Amino acid sequence: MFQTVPEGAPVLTAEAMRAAEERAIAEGSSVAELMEHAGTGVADWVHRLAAGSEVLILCGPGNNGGDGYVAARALAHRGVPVRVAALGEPKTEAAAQARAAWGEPVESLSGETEAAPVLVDALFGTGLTRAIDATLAETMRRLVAAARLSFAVDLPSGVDADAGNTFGCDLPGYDLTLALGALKPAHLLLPAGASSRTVRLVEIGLGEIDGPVRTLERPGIAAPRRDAHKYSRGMVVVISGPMHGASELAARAAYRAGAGYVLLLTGGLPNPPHAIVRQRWSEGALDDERIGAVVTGPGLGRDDRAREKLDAALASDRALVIDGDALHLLDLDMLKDRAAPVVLTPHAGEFDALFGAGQGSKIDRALDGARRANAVVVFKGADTVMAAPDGRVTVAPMGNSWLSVAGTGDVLAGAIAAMLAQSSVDALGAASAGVWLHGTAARMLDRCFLADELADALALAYERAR
Ligand SMILES: NC(=O)C1=CN([C@@H]2O[C@H](COP(=O)(O)OP(=O)(O)OC[C@H]3O[C@@H](n4cnc5c(N)ncnc54)[C@H](OP(=O)(O)O)[C@@H]3O)[C@@H](O)[C@H]2O)[C@@H](O)CC1
Ligand SMILES: Nc1ncnc2c1ncn2[C@@H]1O[C@H](COP(=O)(O)OP(=O)(O)O)[C@@H](O)[C@H]1O
Ligand SMILES: [K+]
Repeated sequence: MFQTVPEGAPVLTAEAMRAAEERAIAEGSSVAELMEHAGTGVADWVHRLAAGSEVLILCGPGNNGGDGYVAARALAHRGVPVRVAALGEPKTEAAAQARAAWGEPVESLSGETEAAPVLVDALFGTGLTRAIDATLAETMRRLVAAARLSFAVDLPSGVDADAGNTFGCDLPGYDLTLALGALKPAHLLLPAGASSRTVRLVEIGLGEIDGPVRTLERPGIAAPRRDAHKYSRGMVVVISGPMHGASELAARAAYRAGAGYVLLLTGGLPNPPHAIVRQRWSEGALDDERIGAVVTGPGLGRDDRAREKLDAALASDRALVIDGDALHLLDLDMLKDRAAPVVLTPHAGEFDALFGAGQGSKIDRALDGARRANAVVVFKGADTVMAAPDGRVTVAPMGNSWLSVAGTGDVLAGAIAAMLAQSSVDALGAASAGVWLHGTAARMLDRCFLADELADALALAYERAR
């Protein structure tokens, strides 16, 4: 199970959407005109996919409902059989106009509303600020489940557009969510994001949309240059600890993500693959000028020896990926004056331990963490969010759920280090490329796998990254 969303697309909060709407209006557009674009854009998708089946459109009281009335009119105009069921009268002028222009009967949405093979949910969008009524939620679930094909207009109804919460309500899963004008955080963040398996953008006439938060995109990494050698490909050092397997995974992943030389500082026995160069940890082990990036944390332990290794890594002037155990030993002040890039890769538990529980969406929290740490933060999970101290954020589409197995985080740390060591991109770019390779490798496997297999599959993902 994974998610498909537009790549490299801006992600806007409800407030930023309203600002974009106001700009468009100041430039001569109107809410009615934007709604016309939105509704006809929705109708285009429904018409294309509904193949003549009856369509039931659920319309709410706000402008999301207005979009629904416009879609109903556009579909009927094309000869598609349409029914509309509404939750009361429109409360906005634009929605009232859209309903009047529909001009056909409107059923009252209730527990008795008859299902149809195609369902369009235009109940609530970015304007929802509180939980929807439990009976209404039950009706929605019933109608979506009974439909062969279901669409959410702008957002699945019942979500907080910015935080991705569902106010405690269980949402149905939609076949297609049609984001109007721009993606919103709730399309991507759990739990709301889980109900939008595929998200497509519908242009509504807002003009150029920009912003610091974007979805992950193909990194565009190429095969080695003709004159490449092992050091120009990037040298990665992985610092091991008592749990050797974790650092072995990171080292293997670094090679499969394109590093030219991988050195594992380990006291473990020599293991295949023999390409991984093994040395014991020593003071000065990180002095080699050719080192492009250092990974520390996977299997490091949390004892004095682990602390000594972390201190040495922090004192070096090399780019760092800090994961796992090292995140528990890290003091954020240690990162304040560091010039070389740092990428922290916490899962939710490690994030809370490092930054505290905190307020706001996962995007807000990742950004706050990045600023406090003066480092790129990769806040992992099914909904991975990457943030840089300068305010840029990359949000990955919901990952393949087979990733929920031990060792996949170690693989990610190695992949990010390989990207950092190649040094053609900044730390956020390296983190994003690593997450892209990792997510793509999992999608390509799309079955139960071992983290070792995921590390090897990074090489297949690399092929697709050009
Ligand atoms: N931005 C743009 O450029 C464009 C945006 N467009 C569209 O507008 C949508 C946003 O529209 P919106 O602001 O009117 O809010 P919307 O999501 O319809 O819901 C608010 C309504 O629901 C009500 N309500 C709230 N909670 C409730 C509850 N729990 N249970 C019951 N009722 C509840 C609330 O009532 P109140 O809170 O006042 O009681 C209010 O009446 C956006 O998603 C997109 O589809 C396009 O048309 C054109 C361009
Ligand atoms: N349910 C899930 N769906 C998608 N990706 C997931 C899921 N659970 C975990 N992941 C991803 O798998 C990796 C797990 O990393 P982590 O928790 O550090 O595991 P470990 O420490 O065992 O290596 C992260 O990249 C995370 O984003
Ligand atoms: K909706």
